[in-house]
Amino acid sequence: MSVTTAKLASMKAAGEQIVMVTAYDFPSARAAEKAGVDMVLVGDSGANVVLGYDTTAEVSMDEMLTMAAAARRGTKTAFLVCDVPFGSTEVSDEQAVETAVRFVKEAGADAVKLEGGNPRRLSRIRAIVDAGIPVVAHVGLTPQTAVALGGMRAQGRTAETASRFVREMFAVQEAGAFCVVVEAVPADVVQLVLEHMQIPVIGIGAGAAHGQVLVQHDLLGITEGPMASFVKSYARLNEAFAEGIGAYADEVRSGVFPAGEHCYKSKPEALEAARAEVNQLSS
Ligand SMILES: Nc1nc(=O)c2c([nH]1)NC[C@@H]1CN(c3ccc(C(=O)N[C@@H](CCC(=O)O)C(=O)O)cc3)CN21
Ligand SMILES: CC(C)C(=O)C(=O)O
Ligand SMILES: [Mg+2]
Repeated sequence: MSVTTAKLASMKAAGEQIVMVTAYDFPSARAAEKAGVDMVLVGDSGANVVLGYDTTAEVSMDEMLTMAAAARRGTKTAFLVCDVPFGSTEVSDEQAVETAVRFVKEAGADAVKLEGGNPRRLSRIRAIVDAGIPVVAHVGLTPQTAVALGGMRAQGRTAETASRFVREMFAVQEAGAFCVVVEAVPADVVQLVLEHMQIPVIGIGAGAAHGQVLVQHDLLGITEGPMASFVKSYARLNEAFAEGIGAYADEVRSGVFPAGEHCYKSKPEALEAARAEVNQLSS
């Protein structure tokens, strides 16, 4: 049975935690599906962890659509949410609807996720919801516009940003988002609004909420370098990758690989014909 917005709402009502993880290609989506997560997010964090860009703002529409379509092929039952890339919804409500429609038609998305909760962003949420596409809102730290927030910094630690966070939480719900992701906000500030939310709140660096999301490559230990303090790693795949490739390199260099079982066998007449050809050409 596929996960639906109704199922997610009923999980919230029943107090069951909603589990979300990112995926960016076929194998990472398959892994998420096999693990039985409820929601898969094709995050624009793929810009960083898969494509190697410095910021999420750099990823293109085509790159996001390619990652999203691959993730869809890898997950049939989880609810698939796609981040819309920076620049693809900023111009107008019409542009935002066109972008959301492309994720549904070309990638098979179940919903799109939009960063921000200022009045202009609320208009975009309303327009997409009016077009019949479910929207996940994203408030708190919004990496696409982190420059305007003063960098990759937690939000809601000052009176001004805490008030803005609360206003935006109520506003995105009112605008029609069926779910909201909260990133990098102090847990006690999040707790204050949690009981007033009719829609599921998914946290990342936001303490306990109705569910959690993490970047798959962070939790599996694939991401290199410093990570946000809210990340917990459950595996060290980076080491496993390097060990596996290192063992292969050692065996190639020592002649252990390829062994007999990795080689094709010829028929006697094929070997004979090849030998005759070699004799003729080398004489
Ligand atoms: N791999 C990956 N995982 C993520 O979770 C992630 C990305 N990429 N890319 C986009 C954003 C960036 N993320 C971040 C980064 C830093 C903080 C953070 O806690 N910053 C410090 C300040 C650090 C500074 O000033 O340099 C803070 O205390 O606010 C939070 C979220 C989360 N997102
Ligand atoms: C961290 C989550 C919420 C996200 O937006 C992403 O992975 O791009
Ligand atoms: Mg994102």
